[in-house]
Amino acid sequence: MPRIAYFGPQGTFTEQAALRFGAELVPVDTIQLAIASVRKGETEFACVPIENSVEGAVPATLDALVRDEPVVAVAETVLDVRFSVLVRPGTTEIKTIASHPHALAQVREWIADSLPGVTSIATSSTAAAAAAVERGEFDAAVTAPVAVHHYKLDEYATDVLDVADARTRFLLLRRPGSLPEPTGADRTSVVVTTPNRVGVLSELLTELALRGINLTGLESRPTKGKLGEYRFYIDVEGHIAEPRIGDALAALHRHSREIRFLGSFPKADHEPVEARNDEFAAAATWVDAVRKGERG
Ligand SMILES: O=C(O)C(=O)Cc1ccccc1
Repeated sequence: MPRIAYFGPQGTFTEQAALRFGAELVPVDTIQLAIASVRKGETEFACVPIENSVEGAVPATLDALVRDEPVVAVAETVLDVRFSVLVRPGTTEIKTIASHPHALAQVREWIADSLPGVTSIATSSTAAAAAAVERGEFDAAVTAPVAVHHYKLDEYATDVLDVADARTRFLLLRRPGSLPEPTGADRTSVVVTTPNRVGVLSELLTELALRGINLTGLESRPTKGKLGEYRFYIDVEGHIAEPRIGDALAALHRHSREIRFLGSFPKADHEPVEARNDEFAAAATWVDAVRKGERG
């Protein structure tokens, strides 16, 4: 059975996401370690959070995707997230509350209203916070609902969330290999490093717009080199096997100093993508015929 290294420990939202892919799950303590497990061949897959609807992209994932050998996404899944606040049995006073930064950010108002004066502490994951509370390091943890079944803690509060319908997207990553078949409802992700010149980002985006390609995500992250130098993570609707997507990625390659393909895979919502590949296929056929002297 294939194995998935997931951002753990047991009881994280990422574990809930990984369970959907039906494989043997291996918890690891950081996003970087989960992806490294794939790069080292210890597990075939890794499951990590990539973005959420309140706090945006997960920086640790973006950075880990461009470090070392390439990995590609072959699937995604989206979880509706609601949080629990867990405490040790018998807790009467909460002075410290811990969790993953993206969890703390999604319950910031609840904490201010319900636990005024409490100190919030960032931990590597929501479940790491639960384990730390169990060890007596903090008074409370903001966790996934399932965490209460993994740690000797009680529910102080449940269904905690500042913004209704918050959702987090997770990727299933693998070493590069055969791509998932196009489904007509796909997403393609790339990350590009551009030369530092005026208008270069608009050149990239124009290459997509000219081909009628829908941009679904754009994030920038410092290259950790020169101040002001960024990588751009670009998500579009479509599959690299489609002529217009392949055409557009070739154009991005021409405009970029570096480019890394991060995957073409079915979107979690399975919403069909308005494809205009027939125009590109017809154009390629015409160019091919002209090159062969068959057409004027
Ligand atoms: O720490 C976790 O449980 C994770 O899986 C990362 C995360 C944190 C907050 C919201 C969604 C996912």
